[in-house]
Amino acid sequence: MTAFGAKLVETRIRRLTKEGKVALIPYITAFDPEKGATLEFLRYLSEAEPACIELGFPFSDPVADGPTIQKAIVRALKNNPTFEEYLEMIARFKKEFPEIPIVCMTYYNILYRFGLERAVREALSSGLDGFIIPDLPMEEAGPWLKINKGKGLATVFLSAPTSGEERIRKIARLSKGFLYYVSLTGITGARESLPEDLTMRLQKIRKLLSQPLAVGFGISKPEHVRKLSPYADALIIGSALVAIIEREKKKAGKELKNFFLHLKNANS
Ligand SMILES: O=P(O)(O)OC[C@@H](O)[C@@H](O)c1c[nH]c2ccccc12
Repeated sequence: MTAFGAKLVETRIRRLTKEGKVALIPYITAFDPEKGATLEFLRYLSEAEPACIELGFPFSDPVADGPTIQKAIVRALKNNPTFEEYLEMIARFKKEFPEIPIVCMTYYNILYRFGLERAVREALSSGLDGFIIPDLPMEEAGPWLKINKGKGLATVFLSAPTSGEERIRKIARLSKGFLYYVSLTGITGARESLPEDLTMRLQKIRKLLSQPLAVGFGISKPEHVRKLSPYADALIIGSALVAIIEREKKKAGKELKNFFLHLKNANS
């Protein structure tokens, strides 16, 4: 059987880094601005060789999201998307791009209502590679991890500048695929500059991990990519891409790809 899930995510990130490429993870919100647009956006992004794709399923109370993604969620929710439709789209995407890992970012409530076991079962049959659940702290993740045990899906946990070393070690034991390090205290959104001490923090954290270290929040410019890529295995870009969808609407595909490549080529 070909690799999938946490394994696929990890090996692809490692391979890109080894080839001297910047491993970037694009984030977009599914069904924004309309249901039919997302699959095409995913195709364009896939042409730019992403390390993995993070596809958000919209939730009405996105506590970790800043204005750009909040607006995307509002646009997406107007289309009344269901999680079934989301997984159907994943299945279509994976038929075309089995080598590109795709993880779902959504809030716990969505999965809880859908049914945790059912979510894992149907995720596996759709070809989805894993989940990022930002409002599920590791202390409360017991039931979720139990259902996921031995299934192979990526279970990505977040760690923040406020997490101490002991906590990071614990998160590192549970996080599969990569560990998501949040660059700053705050919400998602493109930033002019990133915290001064970020590279130093990344150096310390990386030593504690065996899985790849991915960094997100605020990354939106080639200079950010240049500065951070020596210190992380992957960089996550959300709001800067979502802003393109806000501007270009359903025609955003080409522009998404070009901007992604512009960031990816920051090092060369
Ligand atoms: O938008 P930014 O600042 O580029 O950050 C990535 C982020 O969008 C993506 O990973 C994400 C979107 N919504 C989230 C909620 C919590 C954690 C992470 C996310």
